[in-house]
Amino acid sequence: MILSALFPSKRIQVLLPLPLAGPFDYLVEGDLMSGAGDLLVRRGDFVSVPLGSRVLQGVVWDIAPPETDVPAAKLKPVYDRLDLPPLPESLLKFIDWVASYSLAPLGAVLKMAVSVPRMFDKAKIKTLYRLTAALPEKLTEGRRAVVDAALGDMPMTLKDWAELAAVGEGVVRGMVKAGQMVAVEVKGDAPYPAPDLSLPAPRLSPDQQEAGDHLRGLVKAHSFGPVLLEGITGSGKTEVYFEAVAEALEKPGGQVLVLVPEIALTAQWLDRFQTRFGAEPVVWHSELTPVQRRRAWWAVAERDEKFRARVIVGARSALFLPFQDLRLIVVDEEHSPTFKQEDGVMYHGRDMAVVRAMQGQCPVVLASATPSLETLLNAQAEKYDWLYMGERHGPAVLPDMTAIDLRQHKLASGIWLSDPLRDALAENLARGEQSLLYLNRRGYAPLTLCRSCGHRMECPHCSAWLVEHKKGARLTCHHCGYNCRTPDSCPECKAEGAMVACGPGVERVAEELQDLFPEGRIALLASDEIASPAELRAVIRAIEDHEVDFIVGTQIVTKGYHFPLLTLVGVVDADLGLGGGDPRAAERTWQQLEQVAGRAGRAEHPGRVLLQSYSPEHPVLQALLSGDSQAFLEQEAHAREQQNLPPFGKLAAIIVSGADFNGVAKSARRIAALAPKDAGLTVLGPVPAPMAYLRGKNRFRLLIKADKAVRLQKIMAGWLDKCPLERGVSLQVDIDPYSFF
Ligand SMILES: Nc1ncnc2c1ncn2[C@@H]1O[C@H](COP(=O)(O)OP(=O)(O)OP(=O)(O)O)[C@@H](O)[C@H]1O
Ligand SMILES: [Zn+2]
Repeated sequence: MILSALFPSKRIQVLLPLPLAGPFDYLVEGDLMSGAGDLLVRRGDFVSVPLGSRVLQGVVWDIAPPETDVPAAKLKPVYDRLDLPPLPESLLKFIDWVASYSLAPLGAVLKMAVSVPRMFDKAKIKTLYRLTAALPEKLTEGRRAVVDAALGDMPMTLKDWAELAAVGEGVVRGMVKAGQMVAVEVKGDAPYPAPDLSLPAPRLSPDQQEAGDHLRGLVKAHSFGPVLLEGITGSGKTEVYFEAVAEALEKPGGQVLVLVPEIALTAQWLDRFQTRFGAEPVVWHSELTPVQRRRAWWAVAERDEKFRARVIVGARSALFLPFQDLRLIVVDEEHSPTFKQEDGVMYHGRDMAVVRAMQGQCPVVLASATPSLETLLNAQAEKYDWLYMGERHGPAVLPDMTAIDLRQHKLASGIWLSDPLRDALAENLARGEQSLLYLNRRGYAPLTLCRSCGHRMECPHCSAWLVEHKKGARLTCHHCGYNCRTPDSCPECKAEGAMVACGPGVERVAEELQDLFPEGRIALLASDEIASPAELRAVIRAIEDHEVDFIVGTQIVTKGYHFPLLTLVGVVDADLGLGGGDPRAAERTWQQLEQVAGRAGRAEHPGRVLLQSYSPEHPVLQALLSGDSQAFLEQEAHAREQQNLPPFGKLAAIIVSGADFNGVAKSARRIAALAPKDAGLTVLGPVPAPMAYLRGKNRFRLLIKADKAVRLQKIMAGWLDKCPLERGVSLQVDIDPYSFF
């Protein structure tokens, strides 16, 4: 008793960024307690704690946890509080929410918020040294070596000088004392330039103005509210939500998060932002260098309004940044499937953005020309505000859409562009306008087989064909990255020169196009063709500067680009993506085609779209051709309602995987057998997954369906807790799955 009064201590919980279900208990004592026995750590603080023989950094989760049966004497102490800004309460709540929604371990979700390499070592103010201009003629040998080691005028640490000159640090220090070197203070990370609100905004059309004013009002009110900003392609949605951004920035220190589907693809967006606000926003995505990430993280967390990062544009992972004063979230192209994270913690960035806005009590704008069914239904049910813009900006009108029926316009073998499409391309080239050919398939050919024995080139680690890439003459697995040289002879029957490429990818379409128009300048836009965001930016510039006549691209060209001279869009295979058992296949295909079509005729020249198809009567194509998507979307919604699929009912997938087939099968069957009865769940499966073998692992899937009122996560958590897995088998839960392979 006396001892604990002398050395006060308290039990707290610390969450570690590891795949653990919850926080661990630790004891706070010593320096981290005040003399009066008060804790000197708060919830959200970063601390270092021991775990086994390691020292780890974690986050204080609960400072007054309920007593557990672990006696205080058994607890390890918190070593230290780190000099980092604490995670804000809104982020802590968000982490909790995402974990319980996605059934992911709490620690794994925390990891998404704190796994910034080197973020713990905040860039400090450093003292560096440089030579003074006036040096005496006569120097000791050591000092002479230091002078000779200078790298131009670059200031360096004492240590670097000594190392470069191969002298002791004392020699350098001596020079400082003698005034031959001077100290310079160099700030670590510089703050980002602040947006400038005094720059002129474009004159908005009455429709745009009305939508913009509405958004401004919501930001001013600073309360939670989701809004669907629907507007046809080219209607100026970006300009409209920039109004909301401007309003949020009026508040000193107010922050804005803009989520975009693929951050590498935002070159034009960044330029527009710069024009409107005079500075680039802070960019956040997985390809930043550790130094860039650290700088961005600290700037977002900055408590001094003057130095705080104000606008962050990023991929879904930006939801986990430590915003201090979030005033607005925008999800651009909200229908995009790339917002769904498909591995690790499986969550949908758009849905979680709405949750994040709720926790931060701010409006969230979901912008799209082709909103997802989920969002549309929420707007129809008046859960979301609904703004609509039905006209293109300026004189532009929506392009003409025509189907090319490939049953009539037959393609010769090895040819992918029909005569009407070829004619249209030729006319457009002659007119000096740009054309875009769209095919959502990377590489040269999706399948290589042996003409002699029929052997197909498959990935040794996945149930998937290898895709031929002409560049480097390689066959590549698009699932695991495995690749090998394109063989000259069949690996099976050894027949020489019998391997043939089947079907087209963008490379092959570009090849055909180049044969047709040897003078035509072609840009190939596919994720594996473009090495870096800078390279992409260069290609986009080249297109804008009319150094390109033809663009051949995959779905990355469907995203928001604006090329005034682009007047013809040819869809090489409009049927692609319609097959398969994916309940969203039709919706997704419609969205992609509507988006790619929307690239045509965005300025004064009218545009047209040609869709090559073997089944132009398909409802998706009819919706596009008629320009009436209403009926199609109603039909889609109806079909989903009939089958009780999201958003009408709930759906979850369980994926069981492991190297040992029997272990996987046994575990999967056990899960099904232990499913709770009378809980309102329908369990389908287990069955071997369509992708039965992926990255060397066997995979089984189960699908769980339930009515909306069923508390799916709670029931599943209890159920899966009781299912032991065979050794080496792992389990993944995907709430509201978007992919089914
Ligand atoms: N009020 C305006 N004044 C000047 N230019 C405008 C205005 N509104 C839109 N624009 C221009 O029109 C073009 C289309 O606008 P924007 O890209 O915002 O459309 P969008 O609705 O986002 O289209 P998409 O859904 O196809 O991406 C852009 O070049 C934009 O700068
Ligand atoms: Zn593979």
